[in-house]
Amino acid sequence: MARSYQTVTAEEFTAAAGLGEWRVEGDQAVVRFRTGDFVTGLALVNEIGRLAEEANHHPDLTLSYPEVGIRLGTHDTGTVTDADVALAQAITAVAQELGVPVVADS
Ligand SMILES: C[C@H](O)[C@H](O)[C@H]1CNC2=NC(N)=NC(=O)C2=N1
Repeated sequence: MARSYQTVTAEEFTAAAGLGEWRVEGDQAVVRFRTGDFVTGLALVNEIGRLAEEANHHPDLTLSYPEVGIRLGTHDTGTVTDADVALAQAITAVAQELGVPVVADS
C-alpha cells in the first residue's frame, strides 16, 4: 500500500525539532554538514544511507572533502512532506552523534 504523505510548509519544516538550521528552497529541504575530511564524510553518508533505507525515503547527497550536502524532498508528491521532516531529524541526530556541525549559510 502506498505511503500517504502530508505536505508541510517551509515554516512548519524549519519549526520542527532539530531542523532550525535547515533551509527550504522550493520543493526541497537543504543543509550542508561541515565534516572536515573525506573519511568523516563517508561515515556520515553511510549513516544517512542506512536511515534512508530504513525509511524507504532517500535524499540527494553531495560528498566533498570538507562537506556533505543534502537535498531532500518527496518525489511522489513533488513537495516537502512529513516523511522529509522525519528523515531530516534522523540525519541531524546522527550528524550530532558524529560531532559534525551544520554549515551556517550566510
Ligand atoms: C517505490 C519506492 O517506495 C518509492 O519510490 C520511494 C523511494 N524513496 C523515496 N524517496 C524520496 N525522497 N521520495 C519519495 O517519494 C520516495 N519514494
